[in-house]
Amino acid sequence: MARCGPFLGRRRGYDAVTAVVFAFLLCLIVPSFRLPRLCFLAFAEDGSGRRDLRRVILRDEATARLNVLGKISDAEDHLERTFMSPASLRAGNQIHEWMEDAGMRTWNDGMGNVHGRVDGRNPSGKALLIGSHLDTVVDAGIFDGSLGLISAISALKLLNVTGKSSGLERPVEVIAFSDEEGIRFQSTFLGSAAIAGILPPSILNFADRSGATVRDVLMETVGDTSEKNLRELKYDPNSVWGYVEVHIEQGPVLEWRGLPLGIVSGIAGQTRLRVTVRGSQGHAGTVPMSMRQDPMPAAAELIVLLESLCKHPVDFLSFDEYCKDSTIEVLANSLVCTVGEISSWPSASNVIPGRVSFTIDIRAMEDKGREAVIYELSSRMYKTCDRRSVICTIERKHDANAVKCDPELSTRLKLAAQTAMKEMNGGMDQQEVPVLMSGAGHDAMAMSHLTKVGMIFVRCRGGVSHSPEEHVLDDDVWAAGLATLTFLESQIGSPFCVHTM
Ligand SMILES: NC(=O)N[C@H](N)C(=O)O
Repeated sequence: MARCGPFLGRRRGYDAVTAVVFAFLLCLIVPSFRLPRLCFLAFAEDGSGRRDLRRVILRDEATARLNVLGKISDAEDHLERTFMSPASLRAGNQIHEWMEDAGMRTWNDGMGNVHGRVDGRNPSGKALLIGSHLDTVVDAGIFDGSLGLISAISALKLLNVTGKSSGLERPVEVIAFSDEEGIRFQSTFLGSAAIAGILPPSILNFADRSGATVRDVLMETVGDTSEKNLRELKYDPNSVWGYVEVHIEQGPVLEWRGLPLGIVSGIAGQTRLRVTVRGSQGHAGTVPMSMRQDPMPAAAELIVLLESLCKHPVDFLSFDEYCKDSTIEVLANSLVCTVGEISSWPSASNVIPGRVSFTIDIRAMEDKGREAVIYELSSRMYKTCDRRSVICTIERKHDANAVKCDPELSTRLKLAAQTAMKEMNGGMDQQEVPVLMSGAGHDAMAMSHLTKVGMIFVRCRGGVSHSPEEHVLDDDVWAAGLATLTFLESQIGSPFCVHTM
């Protein structure tokens, strides 16, 4: 076993107390910022009494950090961090601190993204970007987004403390994106789309429920809301090598297969619509049923129509030249539609509402098929609204086409996942790493407009996500960190510091 420093790696022959006292004294007398931390980590004990830096950083510290981040919330009784909210800014500061602790150069950009970079041996080379998101849904779990950030920071920290990060062939940059869920402004990927250069300037005028626009929020937080600022956030594609994201699966396949990691082949395209149904507001006790123009049952009928269409697209769609290369099977296998938010005005039990509005989220692996569904749905919805004498408007709030992950990058990630799983399995070979399609959207979708993308999925309990019940085993957090580390180690050219812990 070769070591980068005198106190890294396993040392036998000391009892724990002697070792810690010795390390503590050394840390006091060596005037280096980094050495005390190394000393502490090098002497951390694992359950079997052996010192194992990988376990300490990639598992124990990573899970502790996920819990810390999971407590940074705008609400007292649940986890909620939306784009540039006070809790999001606090979470960004925390990520900043951990990036610095991992030896990264850090900065924030004009869209609230937090960056940490390690230059490696070739600071002007094309950078490997690794990212995920800082924001959460309302009443979120603690792993969605955060796991990818913590895995990347932990893996880079390990490379740093073992003296390997300066051997990286290319710069590695971790980016904590400010908005992937799109909760506050109903338009997802504000952070990653800005970096990919696909964020339209019109986004600055989008308003949240309080009426505050993206422009207002940026003015208050970063102080520059010019379109020029927005344009300058875009990365030059020639400065980027590729983008990698680690994320919880948010589905049940890995758990069902009994494996901690999987590779993503592609991400379903998605569209978000807002439907508003306007009727005639009135008294619940006095307007006869035959004389009502009630938007609530109209909305209910539209929602049931959506469900029927998405459950049985074959019964509704005929494939013409517009989507001639679509197959109904591909569409039917991946099509999912959701109404997640509904509101009425004035929302009182004794008032026939004047207005009902609801969101529709439509996803499919097949973009033309998704368009065909939206077209068919819209025309049937308008007919239903006419029949019921209510006025309907359908707005498109967000679109992202399906994305295919890069085959070569995916092969490398698969190898890294396989190696990590083998290590977790005591060196025994595991089953093949599963390859999955993602029904959930990811920052990788926006980043695919800039560079090649690849993703690793991590098993979560019951496949549950977007819920406080979301859970990832500590050992699976470790597997995620190990896979990231292994992938990064494959980016180290000639042996710089061979280290076998
Ligand atoms: N990973 C996710 O949950 N991403 C998205 N916000 C989504 O799929 O809606």
